[in-house]
Formats: sequence, structure tokens, C-alpha cells
Amino acid sequence: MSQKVSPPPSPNRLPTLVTNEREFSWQVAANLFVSFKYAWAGISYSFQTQRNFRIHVSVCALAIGLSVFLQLQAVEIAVIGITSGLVLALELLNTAIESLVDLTVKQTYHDLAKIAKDCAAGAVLISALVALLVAAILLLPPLVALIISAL
Ligand SMILES: Nc1ncnc2c1ncn2[C@@H]1O[C@H](COP(=O)(O)OP(=O)(O)OP(=O)(O)O)[C@@H](O)[C@H]1O
Repeated sequence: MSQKVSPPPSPNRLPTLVTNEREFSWQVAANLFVSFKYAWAGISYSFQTQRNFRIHVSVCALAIGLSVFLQLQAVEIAVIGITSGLVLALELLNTAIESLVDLTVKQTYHDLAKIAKDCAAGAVLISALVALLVAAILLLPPLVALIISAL
């Protein structure tokens, strides 16, 4: 059974299409400052509603604080900062995908909705596990040395 699919837009039509698509937006940020305000609103929404985001913010702040306290090298602190930032950014994208899926299918079950949500959650999990591994490799040796020296 052949399925009818719409053809892709021709390459020279794409710029027009992209410009016109913005017309579907309910509102477009007027300037950079307003864009930051909306970005902060997204971060604030995730923090207030997503328990996992709050946990990740706390753990990331602890890891960065500990790396400064233990006087790790600048590169090591940067690596912990990058991996922490990745986890938080993916957590925000996970929340965005969840909202889009809920907006699309509402409270109806759909296999594709499940795949979208499960994959987004999987991306967060992978980044969190990598961040945990990196933090353990960089933080545990100086932390253990500090504890032993204090005994
Ligand atoms: N509309 C849906 N259709 C099919 N499966 C769904 C749907 N909504 C949710 N699910 C399933 O339920 C799971 C939990 O949904 P939820 O909206 O809490 O996402 P989540 O990524 O687990 O949330 P969080 O990241 O906040 O823990 C999803 O991972 C998915 O497997």
C-alpha cells in the first residue's frame, strides 16, 4: 500500500517559507533584553514545576562549588561546568518537548508521543550519567585526600 506524502519545498522557496513561518508566532520578542526575559521565564518555570530540574541544579551547583573549594585546575572546573550545563540545558529541552507533546496529543495515548518523551528523558539520563562520571573522576581523588589528611 503506497502512502501519499507531501513533496519537500523547492530550495528557492525555503527563505520565503521560513520568513512567513514567523507570522504564525503569537508574539516575537522585540529585542535581546525581552528574549532574555522569556528565556529566564522558561528556566523559572522548569525550576518551579520539574523536580528533576531542581535536583540537577542542586547537584551541579554542589559539584562546581566543590571543584572551586578543592582548588581544581581551571580546565577541570571548566569540564565540570560544561557537563553540568549540558545536563541543565537538556533538562530544559526535555521540558519543552514534554510541553509540545502534551500540546499536540493532550491526554491521549500515542506511540510517537511515548517515543518523543522517552527519548528526551533518555538524553537527560545519558548526560547526567556522564556528568556524574566526570565529577567522580575529577572530584573524588582530591576529596578523599582532603578527608584522609583531616583524620
Ligand atoms: N501522550 C502520551 N502517549 C504515550 N505515552 C505517554 C504520553 N504521555 C506520557 N507518556 C509516557 O509516560 C512517561 C512519563 O510522562 P511524563 O510526561 O511524566 O514525561 P517524563 O519525561 O517522564 O517527565 P519528567 O522528565 O518530568 O520525569 C513518558 O516517558 C512516556 O513513556
